[in-house]
Amino acid sequence: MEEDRTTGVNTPDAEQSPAERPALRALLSYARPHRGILLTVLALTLAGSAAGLAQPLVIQSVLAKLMTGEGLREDILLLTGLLLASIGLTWLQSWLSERTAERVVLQVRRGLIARLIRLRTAELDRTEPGGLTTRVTSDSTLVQHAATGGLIQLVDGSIHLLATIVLMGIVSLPLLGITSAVLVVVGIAMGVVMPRIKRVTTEAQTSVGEIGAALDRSLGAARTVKANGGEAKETERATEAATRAYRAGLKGARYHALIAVLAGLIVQASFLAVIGFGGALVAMGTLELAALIGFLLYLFNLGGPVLSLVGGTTALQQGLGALARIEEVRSMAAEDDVDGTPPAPSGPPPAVTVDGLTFGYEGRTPVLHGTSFVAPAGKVTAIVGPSGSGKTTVFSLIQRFYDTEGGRILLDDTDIRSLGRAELRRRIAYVEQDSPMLAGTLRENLLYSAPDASDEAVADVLRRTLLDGFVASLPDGLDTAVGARGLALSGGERQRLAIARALLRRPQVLLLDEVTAHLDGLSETALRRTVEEAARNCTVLLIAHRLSTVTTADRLVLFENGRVSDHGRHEELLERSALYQDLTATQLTAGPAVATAGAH
Ligand SMILES: Nc1ncnc2c1ncn2[C@@H]1O[C@H](COP(=O)(O)OP(=O)(O)OP(=O)(O)O)[C@@H](O)[C@H]1O
Repeated sequence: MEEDRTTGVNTPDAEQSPAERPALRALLSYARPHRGILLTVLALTLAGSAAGLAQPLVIQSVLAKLMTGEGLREDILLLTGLLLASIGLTWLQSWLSERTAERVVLQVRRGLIARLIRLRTAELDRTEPGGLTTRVTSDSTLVQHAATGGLIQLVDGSIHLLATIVLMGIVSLPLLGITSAVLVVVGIAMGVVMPRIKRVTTEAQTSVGEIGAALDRSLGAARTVKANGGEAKETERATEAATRAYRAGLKGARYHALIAVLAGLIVQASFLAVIGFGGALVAMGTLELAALIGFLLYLFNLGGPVLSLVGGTTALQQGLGALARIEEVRSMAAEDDVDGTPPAPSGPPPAVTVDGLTFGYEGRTPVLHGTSFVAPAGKVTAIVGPSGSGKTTVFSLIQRFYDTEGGRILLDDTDIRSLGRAELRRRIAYVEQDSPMLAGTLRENLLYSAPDASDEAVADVLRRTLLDGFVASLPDGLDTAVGARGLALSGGERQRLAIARALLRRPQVLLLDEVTAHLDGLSETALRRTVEEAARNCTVLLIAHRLSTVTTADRLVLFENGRVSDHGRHEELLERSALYQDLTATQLTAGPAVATAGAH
């Protein structure tokens, strides 16, 4: 077990990349840290059960004394004491057990959250976020009771059942023989039903995950869905998953009902058999009436342990089903070298050397084929090239969102693989193509990775990104909410805010992916100047679709089908590269609308 560095919580193997573990072992690993308290709960449960079990013996003695006319004072006191002890112990064990269950679920959730947030980009590419989040929300709840209450119920039920059977044997062996025959038949039937509960639980939880994934897809692209009249299609998609969850739930309900009937049957059938057979023995004079009554009381007591066993096994099967899904996440590859601390103070800007990169996304044809170029320190290097030529992919590799297959990337002379991902990313600021924001306020977004930035620094960066007037016009200023994914902002405001956020970090390397696509001419010119200014303190790489951006860049790198086909200044490329001439004539335009359309 490891101490999670960001949450400070013990999560079993949270930072490792465990191979898939058998669900039962995983369940025990969640229960293990709480073994002390669980053993206490078990001891309390057993003591409570013993207090309950002793009652029929005392009652039997009371009945016998009533017949002989002996004094009852001691027995009544003992009976009252047993009753009070039984109530007190039940309360205490129930509270401790529930509290531990809550702790287990917190532990499961913390481990899962820490892992999900650090999942490698390639894992995130092939999974749907909605399906992943249900592992944290609903699956973990099922583990909660399996790891604590379920295990305790099982142990308690077994011991209680065994003790009841022994005591029944002491009272009357023939009657116990009758009861055991019923127990065996019903026990076999339960053994058949129980494993099926685990299967339907997994089915139901998978479908719940699919509902989450379907809703995530629809709500994440709500405007596209509305604009394309996709409401019915999206509703159907999520409803189908809900219906599958319903069907699996129904199957589960059928099994639960069957189990409840079987549990009841044990007591009912044994009761009838014991009354018939025991009545005959009393009539024959081979069994005392008090013994028959005592035995019947134990028989009624049998309901408790049987229900405990049934409840415990059901919770365990459900928990194991859910755990199998949770273990899937724990076996996905995560980035284990990120610590989430804010960037350290900036150092001198490094030259970025991309040297012979080869790379392909999983299951796709290779994107980069020996890409090489140098972005000089403290200069603006613009990358241009047709759509899909691998420009954004190079940015992803510079930040180690993916690892290269061949070649290397250097910051000055340091191979980025020798820096941890955290250290590498601390040196870099990245503004993505669509500048997504995190739900929250403008301030939170701005200070996201520079929490200690001073008010003056914030005011300065707002001025430089032409956001000062916009922020001043808002009644709540920087405390205005940006909406989910920043949709309450215009595309241009989002882009300027993303640039402001990046500049506040004072990075050594600034990666800008098409960040002026949504800006009008005036804002674009101002932002370009801001970026040029920033280049005095950092190395800027920008993917450009605007002629105005590339003409002023210190250096241009021309991408073609995952290779660098040329580099130099605008005028040089214009003179010698047919592809560049073509690009300037078609894609690299002056107007934002055409630039955006041409880019994508
Ligand atoms: N996560 C991904 N998984 C699989 N394939 C991807 C992924 N991201 C990009 N690709 C593919 O890799 C190729 C290069 O994409 P990339 O985004 O690097 O191109 P680009 O030059 O930046 O294009 P654009 O100018 O249109 O943004 C494309 O064919 C794209 O479909």
